[in-house]
Amino acid sequence: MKKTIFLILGESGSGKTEIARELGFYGYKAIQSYTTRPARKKDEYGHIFCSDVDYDAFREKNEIAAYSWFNDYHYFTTRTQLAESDVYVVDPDGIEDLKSNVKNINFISIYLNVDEDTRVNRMKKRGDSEETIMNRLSVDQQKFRYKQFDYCLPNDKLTKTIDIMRYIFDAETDGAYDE
Ligand SMILES: Nc1ncnc2c1ncn2[C@@H]1O[C@H](COP(=O)(O)OP(=O)(O)OP(=O)(O)O)[C@@H](O)[C@H]1O
Repeated sequence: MKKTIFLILGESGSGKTEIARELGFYGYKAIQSYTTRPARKKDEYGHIFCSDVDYDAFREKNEIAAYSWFNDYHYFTTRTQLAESDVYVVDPDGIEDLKSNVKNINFISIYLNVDEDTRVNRMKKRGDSEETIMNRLSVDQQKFRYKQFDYCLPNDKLTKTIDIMRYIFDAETDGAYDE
């Protein structure tokens, strides 16, 4: 049986990072993708911060399974990381890349459907500037213009979202609900 990885998608402020971290407490390992951008703060969660030299070394070994270039920095995930993980926070554009680069893994996409007002409020509370928020909203509009995912979930109450996700993971991997 193929290994399954759950892809978490959603606009900025929808709660992807928070959910990936929370799922870690239930034993689901989330990928922290590599980036050459400098960390915004000490111990920033969500990425492994590396140099351009590291990036070149991974590329030469054909280790890079998913890649994006954003604001002049490399963002990528390695084949080893995929083999060792259960959950991956990714952009919609990354899905097709993953599916065509990595044939030995089954990818299931879960979109967090959170309305714009809520996302803006969460970003404000998180400390994002007006300018950052406006920028995220317009980039997201483009990124999420086609919404075709395997599952679509609200993320209003965090504990509820986590419960539903665990249920989906269980059903998709164990066949716990098969006849
Ligand atoms: N269900 C929820 N209820 C209330 N607050 C939430 C919920 N989920 C996430 N948050 C909070 O909303 C903020 C945004 O969440 P998070 O940073 O996880 O979003 P994100 O989708 O990863 O955003 P980005 O794409 O910008 O990195 C965080 O401060 C987080 O703690």
